[in-house]
Amino acid sequence: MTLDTPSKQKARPGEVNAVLRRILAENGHDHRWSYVVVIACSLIVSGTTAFSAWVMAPMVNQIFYERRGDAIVWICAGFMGAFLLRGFAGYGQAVALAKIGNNLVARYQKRIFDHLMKLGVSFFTDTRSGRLAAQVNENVGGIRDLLSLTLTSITRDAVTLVGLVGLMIYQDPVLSLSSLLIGPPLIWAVVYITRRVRQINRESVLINSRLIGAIQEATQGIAIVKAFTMEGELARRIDDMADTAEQRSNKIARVSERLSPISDMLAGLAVTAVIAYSGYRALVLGQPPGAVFSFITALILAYDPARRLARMQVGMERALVNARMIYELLDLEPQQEDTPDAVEAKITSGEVRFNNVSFGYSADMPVLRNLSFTAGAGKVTAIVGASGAGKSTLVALLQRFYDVDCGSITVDDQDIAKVTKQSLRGSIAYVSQAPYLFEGTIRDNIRYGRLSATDAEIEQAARQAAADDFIRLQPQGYDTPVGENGVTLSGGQRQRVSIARAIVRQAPILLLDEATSALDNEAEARVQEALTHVMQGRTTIVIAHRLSTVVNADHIIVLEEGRLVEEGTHASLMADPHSVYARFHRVQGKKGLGLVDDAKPIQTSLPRTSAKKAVGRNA
Ligand SMILES: Nc1ncnc2c1ncn2[C@@H]1O[C@H](COP(=O)(O)OP(=O)(O)OP(=O)(O)O)[C@@H](O)[C@H]1O
Repeated sequence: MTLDTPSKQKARPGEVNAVLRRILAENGHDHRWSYVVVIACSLIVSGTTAFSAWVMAPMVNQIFYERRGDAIVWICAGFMGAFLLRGFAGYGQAVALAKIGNNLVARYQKRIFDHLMKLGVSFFTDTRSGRLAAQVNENVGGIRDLLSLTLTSITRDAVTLVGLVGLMIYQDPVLSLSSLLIGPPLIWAVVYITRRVRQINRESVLINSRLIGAIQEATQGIAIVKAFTMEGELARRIDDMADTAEQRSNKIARVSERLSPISDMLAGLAVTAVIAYSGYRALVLGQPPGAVFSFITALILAYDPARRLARMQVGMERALVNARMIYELLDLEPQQEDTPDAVEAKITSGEVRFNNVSFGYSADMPVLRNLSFTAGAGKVTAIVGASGAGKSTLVALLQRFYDVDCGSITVDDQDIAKVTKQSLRGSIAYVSQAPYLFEGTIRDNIRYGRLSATDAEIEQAARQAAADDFIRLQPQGYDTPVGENGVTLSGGQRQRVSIARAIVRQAPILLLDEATSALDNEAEARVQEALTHVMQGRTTIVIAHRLSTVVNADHIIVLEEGRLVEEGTHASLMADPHSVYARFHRVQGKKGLGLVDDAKPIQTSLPRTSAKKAVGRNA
């Protein structure tokens, strides 16, 4: 499931109510006092609006018709008081609504982040991060709008409208009936327009998030963009997306704004009819004009809330699309959930066993096939294999980023599917090929290995990872903020920080994806030294790219197209000159051993024995 899929699904009748009920059920309780303020203020706004229309009747009759001077004082005081009260109530209502809205945004942002953290790795491989962030941003606003639109329109506009219509009926039932005739065509127009807008809204959200995501990706990969002079091509793509987004927005505006001329025309008709009929009654039948003035004022004042209520339907459609997309995300079931009877893993020595494991990212593309091996406790097991052989997949399965299709993986004889993920991963330290550094200081980044680590432990780990020297040379030492993904550090420095993070974790199992990036010899040697240190006494599974790692490993696993084809030590595998390993060693090994120091990468060294299909992201 990805969020990028355009959905033709239409809102079911009553869905607005269902979504609203869910938002209120999930958040309403905590905002109840704010709702009370909003409702009280809205009632005041409505009451004072109806009062200002009602007061037109005594004003015209008593001041202008009966010429009573004493009426001026109370009518003016009443007007002034009503407007003052309305001003303060409007302010209170707006602030309370904003408070609820802002709190909702913050709540959903937190909820979504918590939920994202629970989703399986596969969700993130299927969903582009930039788009996801843009969608979340746009859609969370939708939830706020849905609630504030409803609250504002129902409490203020609907109540105001009811007050004004009540006044109109009180002043003149016949005129009221004729002016209310515009209701049915207005409702028809609203229904027609909301249906049209609904179809375009989701597309618009998707296009906008694609656009923002593309801009984000282009800026993240700016070095490659510039190196390959891709600026023009990317700008062309962004232009296309921006044009499409503009067209969609224009279409939404064209459709939703149709409501304005329709409602203006209908209101014009109603007011014209009322003026003509009431003029006739005043001139021909000699009726006092007060009630008619009051009626017309109420009618004119009713126009705005009525129009807003009609427009609210259109606005709610958009907000509903946003809210639905948020709930689609929140309702995604986390994968690799702990089983109900999952227990805490008790991992001491950290012996890892793969028992006949088969796995594929999709049913028709097996990646690992009947894989069985043991990574001995406290020993170094090196995995070698051509690109796409399944090395990273094996490491991902051990961390339970995915569940195996067949077979089992055990750590200290405990099936990893039956223990809590938290306790399993807490026993594993992972150093990836491309170390990721997070927003924060160098110290923070090392501490992510174990949040309870003291400053002394962090510095000790950095020393063991040969990172202490360069960290102290940074402008603020350990407290130097790292740039986005550590851009202010060199590749080797980033690796050593991530090794320090792994050391601080004090985990019995170490998973290591050796870097293939070319580091200079000195940096390479320092990273190597740090790794040697971190491997000591731990069960280490290393995706080996350096010959020195392979040669010195206690056990070597040779993978070919997801199958274990050979295993043993360097010496035992080399004993058979026809082994895949020996062939690899002959073809590429000499280069590594003879021409450069033996710490050089051997990423593509294992010859492929058969043509492979495209290997996706690894191709
Ligand atoms: N998230 C994914 N979704 C679908 N297929 C994937 C995914 N990750 C990897 N694959 C496929 O699984 C196969 C094994 O990939 P894997 O990354 O495990 O290989 P590898 O041996 O680590 O390669 P490399 O040394 O190049 O990193 C490849 O064919 C790859 O295309």
